[in-house]
Amino acid sequence: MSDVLEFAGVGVRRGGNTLLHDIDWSVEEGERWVVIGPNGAGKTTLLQIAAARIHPTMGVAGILGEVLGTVDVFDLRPRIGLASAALADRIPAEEMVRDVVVTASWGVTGRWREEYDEMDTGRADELLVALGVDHLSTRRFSTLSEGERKRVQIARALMTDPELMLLDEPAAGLDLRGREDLVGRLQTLAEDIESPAMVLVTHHVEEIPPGFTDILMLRDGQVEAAGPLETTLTGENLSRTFGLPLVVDKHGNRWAARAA
Ligand SMILES: Nc1ncnc2c1ncn2[C@@H]1O[C@H](COP(=O)(O)OP(=O)(O)OP(=O)(O)O)[C@@H](O)[C@H]1O
Repeated sequence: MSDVLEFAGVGVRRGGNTLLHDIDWSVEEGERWVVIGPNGAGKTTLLQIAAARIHPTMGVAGILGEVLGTVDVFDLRPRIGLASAALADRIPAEEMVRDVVVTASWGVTGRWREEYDEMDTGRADELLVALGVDHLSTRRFSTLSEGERKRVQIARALMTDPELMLLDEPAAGLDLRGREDLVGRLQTLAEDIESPAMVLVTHHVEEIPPGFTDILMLRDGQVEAAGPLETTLTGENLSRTFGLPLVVDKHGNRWAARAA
């Protein structure tokens, strides 16, 4: 079994709809995957399985050496860092930025009566520095810009020193400066051999940070193509995935796509 993710024949059905069908996918330690596909392709559903938030209705999902369904998900979840809009929506508006990060060590959103020691608060402060948001640590989360929120969420996802980091559309809603700042920070993380395995969901090849290694292309709940970025992210594969003729270019270490 792969160290990080090993999906075999994974499928999800909800109310008569097939959200994912027959997904085979392996993620090894050190790999950084992009998951790309059009709206409704099943990307978030796939990430929810990888995050041990939902179970597949078919197939076997191996996560960090455990098989989903045979393991206590409350043991598994702290080993996985997740940054997603759904999780951000659960953060109370009044929550202080430092608490948004530190509460990840208990797997909760919204600080209440949990006890945090100096190691926890020290780590949260270090991560806020690393993501360039330490000057905001005593601000309320609701007062941050979208770009600042995304960086705080990434700091939170790293709080438990996870073995797998999942990022669901981290650049959504950012302006060009915010996107480029985030891509640079994710590049730094991706290129650090100490970083966990990473999976990043996006709609846009322009958002792929340098240092990412592989890509999974999803359409209608099925894998169109999967493999190393350099050989898999082709105009042909992207055209099939999005259902329109596209050309893909690489400028330096960044990707771009447009209609053919
Ligand atoms: N509980 C549910 N019951 C029925 N259909 C659902 C359910 N949850 C999601 N879906 C459908 O499953 C499909 C895949 O959803 P998912 O959110 O995984 O796609 P996505 O690729 O992340 O899309 P987007 O890019 O728009 O965020 C969508 O068509 C969605 O409407």
